[in-house]
Amino acid sequence: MMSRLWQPKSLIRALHSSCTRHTLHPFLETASSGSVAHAITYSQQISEQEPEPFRLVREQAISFDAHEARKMISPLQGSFMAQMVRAARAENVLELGCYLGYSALWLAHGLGNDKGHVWTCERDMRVADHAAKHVAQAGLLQRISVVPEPADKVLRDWDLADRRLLDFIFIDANKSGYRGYYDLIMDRGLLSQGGLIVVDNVLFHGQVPQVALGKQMADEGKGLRIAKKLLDFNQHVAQDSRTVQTLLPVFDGLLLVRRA
Ligand SMILES: C[S@@+](CC[C@H](N)C(=O)[O-])C[C@H]1O[C@@H](n2cnc3c(N)ncnc32)[C@H](O)[C@@H]1O
Repeated sequence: MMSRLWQPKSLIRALHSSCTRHTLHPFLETASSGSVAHAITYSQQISEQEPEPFRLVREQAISFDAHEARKMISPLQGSFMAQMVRAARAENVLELGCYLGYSALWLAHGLGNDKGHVWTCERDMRVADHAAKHVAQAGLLQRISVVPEPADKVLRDWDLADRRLLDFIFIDANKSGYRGYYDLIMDRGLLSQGGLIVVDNVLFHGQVPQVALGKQMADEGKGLRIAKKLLDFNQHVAQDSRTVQTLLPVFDGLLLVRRA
């Protein structure tokens, strides 16, 4: 299982410390790490299973670069993302941050049988090239377009007349760009009425709430800079009256944002 599913107990405790009611299942508060791992495995077993072509792509991504493959969403998060696309009845879906295409497969999985399309952008041309091959291999060429361009360019160039409004946007590119991407989406009016933005990694390994509390971080380098950017981003969204948001302390922190 990918490390994104792992939630350190210190994070779980931090999430509960100021709550009068539990936000996660109370069992997770006191469970041993083995029990938590088992709960995650069990959740994975009960959830929708990863389609075989997706599993092959995930395994190829791990063989391609095992370290970088940790960037990908897990199969459990994939199933969750597909559910979100279905629940939003999304037709036009945009992903910022494709990597090798794994999450795009799950987003497309959530589309209706005969309608809808996923555009997924990746600034690294070599990686985008591999992603396009994975999409073809999974038989989803008709449903997914890999756009080998930076996210801000894609948002600036998004042609509303041509491609219509976006019903679902998954933000999973460089964390320092999140605020700019969000502003472009909202200022350009790219999101459909009732459309949903899902933003990944907004707790950033639990570091964002720690920084919010003014805690000293072990990692004072790049990690802290990213956590501060995400702290600023989360606050920015929370103060924007154009949207309503929920931050879910699942996976690496998922922010769900809807047009108000
Ligand atoms: C976390 S990974 C995406 C993982 C993918 N969503 C998945 O779960 O399978 C982030 C990707 O965004 C790409 N990226 C970073 N900055 C970007 C930008 N400004 N525009 C487009 N892609 C970017 C990186 O090259 C990397 O491949």
